[in-house]
Amino acid sequence: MNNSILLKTLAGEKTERPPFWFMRQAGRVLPSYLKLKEKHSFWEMMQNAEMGAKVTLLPVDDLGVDAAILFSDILVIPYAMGMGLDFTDRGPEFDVPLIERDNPLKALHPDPEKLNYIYEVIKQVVATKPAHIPLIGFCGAPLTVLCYMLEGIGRSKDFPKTIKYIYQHKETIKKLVESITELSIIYAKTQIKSGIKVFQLFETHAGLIPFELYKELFFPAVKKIAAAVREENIPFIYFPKDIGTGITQITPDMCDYLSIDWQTPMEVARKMVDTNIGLQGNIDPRLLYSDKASIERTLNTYVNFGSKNQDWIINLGHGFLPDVPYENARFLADWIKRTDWKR
Ligand SMILES: O=C(O)CCc1c2[nH]c(c1CC(=O)O)Cc1[nH]c(c(CC(=O)O)c1CCC(=O)O)Cc1[nH]c(c(CC(=O)O)c1CCC(=O)O)Cc1[nH]c(c(CCC(=O)O)c1CC(=O)O)C2
Repeated sequence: MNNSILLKTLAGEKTERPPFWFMRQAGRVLPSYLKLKEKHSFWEMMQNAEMGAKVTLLPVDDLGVDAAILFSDILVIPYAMGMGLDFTDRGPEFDVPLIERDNPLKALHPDPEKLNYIYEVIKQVVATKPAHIPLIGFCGAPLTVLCYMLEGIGRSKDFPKTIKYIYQHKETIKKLVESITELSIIYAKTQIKSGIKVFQLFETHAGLIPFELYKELFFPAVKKIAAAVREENIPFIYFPKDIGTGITQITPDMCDYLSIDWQTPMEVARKMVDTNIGLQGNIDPRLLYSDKASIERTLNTYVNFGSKNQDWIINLGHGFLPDVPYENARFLADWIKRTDWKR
């Protein structure tokens, strides 16, 4: 029997309140996680099945979320494609960004086996999680993954060298996208075999280039990954952050649910997006820097939307930020549960 409020919503069933989970819900805000992080590196925690599963499930207890998301990262795909990756005190770093290579295509050696430890984490989560909590799997979408691979991590969020490279080497970009997509599909399918019940594709940097160029170069890859996931009867959530009015051109063959960033109000998004696609989003994570009364006033503006739209998953417009007070994250989660959604 399906007793998960998230899976019910995704299956089109009515629920008393919208389901919720948060991007970056395990890392960043939980005191229980920050304590573990004092002793163990991110790499250590995500590569150890017991510890990875424990961290994945922390927000279920500490925030009361309706789903867990795998504790891993989008950078595992570049790593499995042969890029040297290290998680240092300064954050993640690649040894040599692809742009510095003479032939980026030749520098890559995709090896799906290098992702095997992640499936052990998934199996351990499935073995230990509460029955009503589904596990969400994920990977980065091709443009976002490509930005980090070409230009490196933490240098610039605007990725100017990547954009220049896209304009100058379109054919190489197409081949790189194909290669990332191929491995992402193997990765997604094996996550499904290991026990995830929902999949989210993170296109965090969709807004970097004009929509028409994004559509030409990256929509085909998103469609392929979506089809591969949905073929296994797993709901597919697509998060193209900062895509703007591009949401009007997202078709039902691209996703079951579309995750909306904080820029577009939910009511406006609902009018713009194909009615066959459900919505997720879009609370500004920075709202949680505010005091509780102000937070609640803003949250109350979502009640009318939630009462009228059963096909809505509450989430943030992007992930939790590291310095958000835990008690405000908890306040948000509790508010969702105590609100009368008038459904
Ligand atoms: O932009 C950069 O410079 C790199 C950003 C960065 C990435 N992995 C990273 C970092 C460093 C950091 O988080 O401090 C490295 C990273 N990823 C993660 C952590 C855990 C932590 O914050 O302590 C960390 C920090 C590790 C460390 O201490 O070095 C975990 C992670 N990344 C991600 C997820 C999936 C999710 O968001 O729910 C999750 C698992 C869930 C969770 O932590 O609660 C996804 C992810 N990683 C990444 C991106 C791209 C863009 C972005 O972060 O804004 C995205 C997609 C997104 O959030 O939109 C890349």
